[in-house]
Amino acid sequence: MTGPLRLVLTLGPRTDLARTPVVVAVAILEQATGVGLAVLLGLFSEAASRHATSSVLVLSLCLAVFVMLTQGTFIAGYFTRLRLSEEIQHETERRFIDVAGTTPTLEIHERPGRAARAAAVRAGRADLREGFDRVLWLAGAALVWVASAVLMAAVVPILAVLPLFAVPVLLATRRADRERGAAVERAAPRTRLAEHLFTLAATAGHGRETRLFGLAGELRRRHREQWDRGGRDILVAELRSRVPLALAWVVFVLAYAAAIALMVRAGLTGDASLGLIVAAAAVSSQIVGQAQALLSQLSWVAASVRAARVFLQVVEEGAAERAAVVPAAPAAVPSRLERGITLEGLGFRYGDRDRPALSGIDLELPAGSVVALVGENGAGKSTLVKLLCGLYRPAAGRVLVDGTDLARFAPEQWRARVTAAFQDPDHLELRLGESVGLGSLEHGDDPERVLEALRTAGGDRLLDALPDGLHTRLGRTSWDGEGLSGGQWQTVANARAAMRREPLLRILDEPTASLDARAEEWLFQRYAGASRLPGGVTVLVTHRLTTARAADLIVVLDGGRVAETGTHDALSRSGGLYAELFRLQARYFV
Ligand SMILES: Nc1ncnc2c1ncn2[C@@H]1O[C@H](COP(=O)(O)OP(=O)(O)OP(=O)(O)O)[C@@H](O)[C@H]1O
Repeated sequence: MTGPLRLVLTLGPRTDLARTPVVVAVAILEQATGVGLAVLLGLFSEAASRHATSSVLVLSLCLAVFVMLTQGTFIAGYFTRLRLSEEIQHETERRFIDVAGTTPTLEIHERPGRAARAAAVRAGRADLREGFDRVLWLAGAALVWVASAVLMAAVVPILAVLPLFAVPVLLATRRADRERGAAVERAAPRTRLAEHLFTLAATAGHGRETRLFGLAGELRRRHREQWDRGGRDILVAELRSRVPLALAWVVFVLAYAAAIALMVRAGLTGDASLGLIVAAAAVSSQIVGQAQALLSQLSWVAASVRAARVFLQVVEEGAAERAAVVPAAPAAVPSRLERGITLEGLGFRYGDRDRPALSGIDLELPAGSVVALVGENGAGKSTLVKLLCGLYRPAAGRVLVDGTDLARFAPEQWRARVTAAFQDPDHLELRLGESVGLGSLEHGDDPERVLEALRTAGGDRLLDALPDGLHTRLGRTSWDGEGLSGGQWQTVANARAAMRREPLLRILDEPTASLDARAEEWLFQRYAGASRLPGGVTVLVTHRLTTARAADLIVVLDGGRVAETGTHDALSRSGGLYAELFRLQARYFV
């Protein structure tokens, strides 16, 4: 059995062994209703034609029990099925978090093929959740299919082949499904763009600009255009595959008509009993419905197996990345830096880009120093920061931590000694204390430590302004918490970064971009500038060159290369890019 099918089949028992048998019974009994009733109807006709009153009474009782069993199981099992599929969804989501949330690098989110597959898993969770149920219903439909064939063959043996006439219909439908799937995939860039346009036009986060610039009409027009173009391709594929499908149906209908004629003849010639003919005629009338059930279950199962295949691929890619990135015998991460971090010929290129984002980076970041990374938009500052965090694998060169290649550390162990406040920080919609405390899982429950981190990041005013202090719920997207301003969210993220007290590397990527002047001044005096890490390096990414001025070393990046390095005074004197950018900004302050 192939991996994806095995995954789908084992989802039920592995998730909840107790509920699985109930769900299996429901799927089989529900499908057997039609054939069971046809058999009972045949037996009834037989007994009635013989005027056997007691048989009719017994059959009536059987009928009542059968209906109670099938319908009752279905009704009673409905919530069990629902619960099992919810549990399967939770289980697969947990497994996906284990993969997507723990791969050593960010490639799963950023390398084009892998990112598309991870997105497909997120989008295909319903297919995975329903997979187990769908396989059971397919098995039930196939059983009914075989039972019908046996029943009809008992009247006229050749009628056993009637269900086979539905096979071309099956094949034509599968082909149509495949062609449609391919068309949907071809149209994916357009439908993704349409989805993005829809999100822009219809969600809260974008409401401001949509209204301010009067964009709704324009977004609707573009949304329509993208859907129409993508939809046309899908429609053409559908129409093309409908011709063989229609032919297959014509063949089936002709065979069905011939079967009915054969049954009538068997009745007239006395080759089969009345009960058998009634039962066979009753199931033959269900053949079309059974064929449709089989077809639709087959295509649903195919969708679930496809989703399982992508899921397993994502899991395998995660494992392969882990095997490639995590050393078998990792080097010990030092407890403090003596020399610092050295970059040697470091280069990096994003998967879908022609030009490298960074190349030939040689730098010394001394222990105990604050290093400011400056440069124009797209110069490569954030990329360099992510390489330092070990979130990307260098395409060339290496990062040395006190002389040891960063690649020789276990990524988790290195990152446990790194802290960062990123540009566009995550809005963790939790209670304030939790949102800050997650910066250090070991100390997250210690309110003193959380309060100190908040103080370090200049969060006193924020704390005073919130109704329940550390217990205040933050955010309005996931729950009815306090809405925070951009600067307040940034303060929470800065405090989260301050939870780790003695990191070897502290990244502050535009930590003051949304802060007011007082908060910015506080942050630099108290956090980044004055409190230099004795056994670590602070890397400060900033566009505000007045902020960079106090750094021990300023690194100017330009087009993915180091353009200049030095102190503020030395760089100002040299008259290079830094001096020019500083002059441009200083104009507004004098
Ligand atoms: N996820 C990505 N996929 C592809 N290219 C990217 C990605 N992120 C950044 N780039 C490209 O890499 C280059 C460096 O980007 P980076 O974000 O490192 O610049 P930056 O100096 O931090 O810019 P900014 O000051 O605007 O934040 C840019 O050309 C950018 O377009």
